[in-house]
Amino acid sequence: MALAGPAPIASPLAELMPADLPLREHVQLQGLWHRYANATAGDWTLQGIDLALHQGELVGLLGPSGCGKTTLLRLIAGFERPERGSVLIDGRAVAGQGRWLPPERRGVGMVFQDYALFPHLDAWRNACFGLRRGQDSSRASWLLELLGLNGLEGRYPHELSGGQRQRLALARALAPGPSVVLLDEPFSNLDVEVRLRLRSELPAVLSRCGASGLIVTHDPEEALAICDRVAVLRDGVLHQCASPRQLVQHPATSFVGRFVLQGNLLPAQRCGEQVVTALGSLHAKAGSSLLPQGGAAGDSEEVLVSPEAIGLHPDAEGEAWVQGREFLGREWLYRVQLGDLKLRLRLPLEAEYSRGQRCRLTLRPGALGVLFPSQQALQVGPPAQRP
Ligand SMILES: Nc1ncnc2c1ncn2[C@@H]1O[C@H](COP(=O)(O)OP(=O)(O)OP(=O)(O)O)[C@@H](O)[C@H]1O
Repeated sequence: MALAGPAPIASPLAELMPADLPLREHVQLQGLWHRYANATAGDWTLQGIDLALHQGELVGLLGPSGCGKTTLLRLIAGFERPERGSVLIDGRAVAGQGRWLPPERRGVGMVFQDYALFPHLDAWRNACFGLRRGQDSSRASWLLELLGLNGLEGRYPHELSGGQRQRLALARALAPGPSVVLLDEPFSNLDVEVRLRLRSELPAVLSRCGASGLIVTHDPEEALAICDRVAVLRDGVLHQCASPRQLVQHPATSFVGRFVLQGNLLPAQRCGEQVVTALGSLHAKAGSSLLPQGGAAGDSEEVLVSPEAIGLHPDAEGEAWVQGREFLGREWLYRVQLGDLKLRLRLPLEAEYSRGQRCRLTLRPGALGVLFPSQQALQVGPPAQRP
């Protein structure tokens, strides 16, 4: 039976807003700079972040450990103050532009990795915890039902499984009707099956609630699988924020290509209309010409190719060697070393090579690549004709 949602709850910020303001962007981050008190002068944790979350969308925040993901959530929630720039929620500044709203007045829900439930409150009282005095609790019971927790209202957190606890944490975050929910690695304490199920349910739950979500993860596969858009951070700098498809097809920087797509970066040199790498040559796609070299003069160029684009040929005289492999179920993921280059190759199950195997590597005919810094799309040409 389809669950009918309760009437939408006005954001706590609604009274501050002009009535005719369209709620198209729930959160806007404008030129956010932040550094912690113990940081040295030029040591910024976040550097000029511009980002918007549209109503009902789930945006992933992806980046290596220490790049500033949690800090960004803390700035939106109001646990940290930005040094420069502003945070707008539902069109109104809550930090910056001479304004400051404390966390409890921002109308933001939070879900943490460790659930952060109150151990002395049962599931029902945990779910209702964030409701304002006199606020209708029917939304909390609707959420418990939506999240499959009906019948468990009287249980305490220690009487729930990890997956049930995280569902309860989500219900608690959504019960007051926030316009945005911040989720900090919410699935990382869960086993694989529960994690996959919960993460696939999250976009639908948020959209049923009309809330937008910003979810921190350092798993590129997770971000690409469930998010409408993914923001990629490195060292406090936003490299790209785009749809998963856009990220995969048009990575803005070589870092995005390497980190998000797990691609290989090959040093490259131009030779006429060819881009030459240690594994073979590529040319501009669709017969077009190579663009002039992008970036600052003298910048070296690199070609990004996927782990599927490289072929491995056993050869006792070869310069490359197999460092290790992982069984992925339907294929192998090989780690291969060629000089200073550490490469990742995805090969079919028939391709069984042991550690230490000497080999030659080639780019597969027709494989695609991206040239950085110009971001030009490239393709591996047909193999050279033998005389
Ligand atoms: N309270 C704090 N005081 C000082 N420095 C901090 C504080 N919190 C975080 N940092 C530093 O700020 C940087 C960014 O930390 P943050 O927790 O935002 O990274 P993250 O991307 O969420 O990392 P992870 O994926 O490991 O959780 C790190 O160098 C961290 O050491």
